[in-house]
Amino acid sequence: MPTQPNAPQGLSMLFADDERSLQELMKLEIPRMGHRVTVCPDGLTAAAALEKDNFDCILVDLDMPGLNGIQVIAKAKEMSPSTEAIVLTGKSSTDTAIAALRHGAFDYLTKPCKLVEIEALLKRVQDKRELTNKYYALVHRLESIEGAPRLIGESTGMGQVQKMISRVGPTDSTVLILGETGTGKELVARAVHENSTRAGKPFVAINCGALPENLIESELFGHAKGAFTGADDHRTGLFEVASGGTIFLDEIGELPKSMQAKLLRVLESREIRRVGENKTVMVDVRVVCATHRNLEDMVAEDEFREDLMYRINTFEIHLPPLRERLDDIPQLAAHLLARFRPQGKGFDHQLTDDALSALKSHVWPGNVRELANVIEHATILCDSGPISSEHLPQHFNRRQLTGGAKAQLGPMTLRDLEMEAIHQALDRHSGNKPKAAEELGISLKTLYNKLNQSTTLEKSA
Ligand SMILES: Nc1ncnc2c1ncn2[C@@H]1O[C@H](COP(=O)(O)OP(=O)(O)OP(=O)(O)O)[C@@H](O)[C@H]1O
Repeated sequence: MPTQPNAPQGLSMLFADDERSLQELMKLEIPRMGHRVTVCPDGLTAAAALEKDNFDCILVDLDMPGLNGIQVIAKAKEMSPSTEAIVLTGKSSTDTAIAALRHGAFDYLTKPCKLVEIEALLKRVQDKRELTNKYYALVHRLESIEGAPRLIGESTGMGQVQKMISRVGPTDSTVLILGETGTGKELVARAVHENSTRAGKPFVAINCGALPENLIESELFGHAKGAFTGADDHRTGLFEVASGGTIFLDEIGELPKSMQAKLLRVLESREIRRVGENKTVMVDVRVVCATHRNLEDMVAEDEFREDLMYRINTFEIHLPPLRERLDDIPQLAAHLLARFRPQGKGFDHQLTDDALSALKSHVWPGNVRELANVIEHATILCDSGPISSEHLPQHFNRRQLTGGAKAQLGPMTLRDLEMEAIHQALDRHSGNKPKAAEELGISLKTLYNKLNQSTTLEKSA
């Protein structure tokens, strides 16, 4: 039968067992299951095969002459940590099988076992490998879109921010990042995580302002099947997903009052309760929050709980707006140019002096996010050579100009007008996105989408 284009690839397997009949059976059956197999009669032969070849998965008997199964697993993990191991064991040695799991085995099977059990287990190994591969592909893709998460800037303001990150990163303190929209709060949160002992564990970001009130609780804490209409299945909450790592609660000021009380309880007890369940679950998660709002003002207006504010603001990092660190623009622009530089074109985008001075004279209500959009736009328009001010978006140029000069520009696109309206609304509300969205008559989610929307769309439209 021809291979399906999306059919999972078979595993490269090593089977080691001193039972002759099993060796013969596996030589025949594992290829029938769609995998390649090297069969070994004992632990020493298995170890020699591991030295020679790479295997996706090993299936080993625990009791073998020479090296036992646990020693073979240790050898396999030493040669290639991503190799999965399954152990075969007699009924009497379940304890040893559990020991094998502690040594990093994927699972174990008790002899005599059925071929369908082996097949099902190999399918699980295959699924896990595919998911892991997809995960790495997504990380790679995200990095090629967003660039590696690197915090750029050598201005005094950013130097101070870097210093704070290196101080607070290694502690387990809750951190509150303050700054206008697009100043890089999420990048700072990531940097705090990367500077901590939790760096190898998940970093999970959630925007508290972008979720409807009735979904936030189940998103954060999970829910049981049938907990509410539409909860067709059990769902693990983001606090549990972030286990051992960091959860980043962006736009914490937008968290509804009812959820503020629940979050406070979680921060104090380190326990969560899934929606629709009575029992609590311990969570080991570091919490980093961010907001562009003034939480003290919100407390004074009874919009934010004072006790929660004191719980999350143990350590504050203030991110300066881009207009207060214009010296960072050349470095930021170079970083963002590298992000958007079309692959394979082989020319070096640079900015002319007039483009740089236009960038430096802008007020940047959307901060670095707006700069990223401007640079992306310019890389689309500029086929070769340096980027000059004529490659900057019209709505951007327009805001530099006086009314008289504006009239000389050509007609604006709908997208230009839309971005102009969005930036003006954000200006009027000091960067407060929920208020700007309300004024514009669009949902907060739509506002976020429009802010993040790639200017590529605009060009290709
Ligand atoms: N110092 C920086 N160095 C490099 N890139 C940056 C920097 N600051 C921001 N960016 C880029 O700008 C964009 C917006 O950053 P980010 O999402 O971290 O901002 P934010 O403050 O969290 O925004 P919001 O408040 O709207 O959620 C991202 O593409 C990010 O990579």
